[in-house]
Amino acid sequence: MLLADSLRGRSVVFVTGNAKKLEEVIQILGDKFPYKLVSKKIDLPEYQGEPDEISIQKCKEAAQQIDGPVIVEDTCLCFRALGGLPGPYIKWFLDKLKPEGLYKLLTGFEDKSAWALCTFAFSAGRDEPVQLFSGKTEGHIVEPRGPRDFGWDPCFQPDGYDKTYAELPKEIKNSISHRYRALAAMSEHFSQINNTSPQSKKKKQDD
Ligand SMILES: O=P(O)(O)OP(=O)(O)OP(=O)(O)OC[C@H]1O[C@@H](n2cnc3c(O)ncnc32)[C@H](O)[C@@H]1O
Ligand SMILES: [Mg+2]
Repeated sequence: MLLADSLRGRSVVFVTGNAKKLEEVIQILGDKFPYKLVSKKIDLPEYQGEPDEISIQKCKEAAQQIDGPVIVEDTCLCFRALGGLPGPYIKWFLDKLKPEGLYKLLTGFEDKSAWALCTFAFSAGRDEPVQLFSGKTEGHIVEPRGPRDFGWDPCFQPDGYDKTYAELPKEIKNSISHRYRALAAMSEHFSQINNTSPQSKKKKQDD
């Protein structure tokens, strides 16, 4: 059975414990995503390892709990001078150090460059394979500026801009962000599946 068929007429549950993530996903996707996205607030475990492995584990756990089609997302903030750390552990670093401390972590390093990496993971249900879609935005870690309403946004300045993610208007962040890029890859994948499914082929022939 084609994936698109298995999903047709069904909802996909976006499992996240982070309200700001959900807000951005809804703003970015608009009506671009071919399936109905519903959200479920569950704090999934914070796994360790490489980003892809973490997203796969997270997605499998979500599919177990929901017992149906699910999407999860995991975000890393990677400092080049630190070999990519904190990476997937940014949540704990941010919690303890706040954006000021993240900036100070790089005091001894000339290289303040960093990248934000977002990985979406989809599974059609329990024991189904997991598909990954990732997006990356390059930038620099700067002294925090701007509103404090979302994570490390005040200390990440994307390349090509003189404002931090926090200072940029939401529409701008959502048009260049790690999350935007990952969602674009995911939406494109599902639109392609949809456009090549037997029903839509038939629809095109009928047109
Ligand atoms: O339930 P989940 O979806 O896992 O939500 P979470 O808040 O635990 O998120 P992650 O495990 O992906 O950890 C990423 C950390 O980075 C923060 N974060 C994620 N996306 C961000 C963004 O676009 N801008 C700033 N901070 C972000 C987030 O608040 C976490 O502290
Ligand atoms: Mg998490």
